[in-house]
Amino acid sequence: MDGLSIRDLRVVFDGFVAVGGVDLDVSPGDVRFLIGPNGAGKTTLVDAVTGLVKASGSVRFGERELLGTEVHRIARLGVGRTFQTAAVFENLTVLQNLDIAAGTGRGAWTMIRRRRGIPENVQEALETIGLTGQLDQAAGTLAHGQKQWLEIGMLLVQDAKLLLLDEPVAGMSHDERDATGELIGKVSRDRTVVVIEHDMDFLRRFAQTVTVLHAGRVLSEGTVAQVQADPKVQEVYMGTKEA
Ligand SMILES: Nc1ncnc2c1ncn2[C@@H]1O[C@H](COP(=O)(O)OP(=O)(O)OP(=O)(O)O)[C@@H](O)[C@H]1O
Repeated sequence: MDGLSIRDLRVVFDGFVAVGGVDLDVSPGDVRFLIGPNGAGKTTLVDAVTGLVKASGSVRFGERELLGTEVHRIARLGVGRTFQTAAVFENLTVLQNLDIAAGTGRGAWTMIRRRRGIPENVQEALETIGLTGQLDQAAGTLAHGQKQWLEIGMLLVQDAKLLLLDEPVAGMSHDERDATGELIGKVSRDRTVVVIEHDMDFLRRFAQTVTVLHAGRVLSEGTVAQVQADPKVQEVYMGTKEA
């Protein structure tokens, strides 16, 4: 298993410093929650790791330097992310979505014609995300939570070893949140996971470690208890519903 190691990461948009020199180490197999007020730079940091925005500094996953690497190569190195809105093919079934993710480069129709049973990695992903019973259902008709799980499943069949999940439980019901927390626990057994999340109750229950970003910099880091007890964190969150 590989870990993520970020050094002096900077992202500047037209002179505005969105990420201003972040050092961050996520050990292999960790479930690291990234929190911070709106505009703290959380999504921009993930964008930088996945190659979507230009950044300076260093981002290593295992031995590989990701900065300066093209987006599709970063994905091939085993780095996968989800977005705040699930990016699934709504008109295709759960199985077809997973097939497309697994067989990058092959057309959907070719795969459907060739299908003679479900590949092992797709079957495993279906079981992990709990959608075995929905495999022939159009993704667009899935419940909100199920769509997010399908998106995670698509990363699993791509063999992503670093998962970056952007607000995975936003808009979910209580039960869906629980199931998502369990899913994150399961996938982290042989993967490194970074979760951007505003939901403090979810964080308390499922985070192993936490990094707090504020104004593009690391404000605090540690276990949930350590971060919660940090006066700097309390100050930043004071008066907000997340406190
Ligand atoms: N493409 C862009 N061009 C200019 N400014 C940007 C761009 N993307 C983000 N920003 C700015 O960078 C800052 C950090 O944004 P970012 O989305 O990373 O914050 P965040 O911590 O993810 O916030 P939220 O919790 O609201 O999603 C914000 O002030 C935002 O307005």
